[in-house]
Amino acid sequence: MTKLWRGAPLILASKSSSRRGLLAGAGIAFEVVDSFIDERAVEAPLCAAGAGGAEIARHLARAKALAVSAKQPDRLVVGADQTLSLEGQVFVKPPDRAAAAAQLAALSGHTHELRSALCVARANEVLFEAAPVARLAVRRLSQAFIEAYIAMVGDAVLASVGAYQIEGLGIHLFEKIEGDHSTILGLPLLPLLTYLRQEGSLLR
Ligand SMILES: Nc1nc2c(ncn2[C@@H]2O[C@H](COP(=O)(O)OP(=O)(O)OP(=O)(O)O)[C@@H](O)[C@H]2O)c(=O)[nH]1
Repeated sequence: MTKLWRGAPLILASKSSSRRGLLAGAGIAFEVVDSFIDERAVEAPLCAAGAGGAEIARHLARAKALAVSAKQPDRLVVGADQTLSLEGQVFVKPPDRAAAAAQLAALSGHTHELRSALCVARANEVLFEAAPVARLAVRRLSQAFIEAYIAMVGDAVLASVGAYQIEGLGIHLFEKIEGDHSTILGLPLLPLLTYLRQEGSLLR
């Protein structure tokens, strides 16, 4: 067990390898328990009511954390969710490569917002929430670039809401990025670590 972490391992209510990598890199002792939340079903009424990306991300992060906390009430559980918004339109992960190409063409030449929400719960109670934003300016992408990019990245374009991994070939898409790296990857570490130090699980 690392010297920084005290107590029982944190439970990460996520199947995301990116989120696992962020916690591991930060030396946090954790276990993974998938929430099995049907994200589309949870967000459908919110979208119908005109909710924005921030509200949807917060709601889904809370639903994931509480779903796992209900099964492990004595453990600290963190859930997270990420949404992408472009001028009020909320995007979801592209279902196939053609949709990824269309999504990249829509993002081309514009600045979109990535909202990564996290929720910490214990005993089915919400203890802490944060939902920082990152703003990413996509340069004007040629159709030839989009086709070559998708051919090189392959099905990984389907694994994230923006059809890119910033730490990989995705970096070629941008001309300007504002926001914390971990927020872009989907789990805002700075507010989470601040809370865990206050809560006592992390050495101050
Ligand atoms: N490696 C990497 N992952 C990214 C990036 N941007 C977004 N992601 C991932 O894209 C996914 C966004 O989808 P979500 O619905 O929030 O999460 P998920 O992958 O379905 O996993 P759950 O937490 O189980 O819902 C997350 O796994 C993020 O970590 C990036 O630039 N790099």
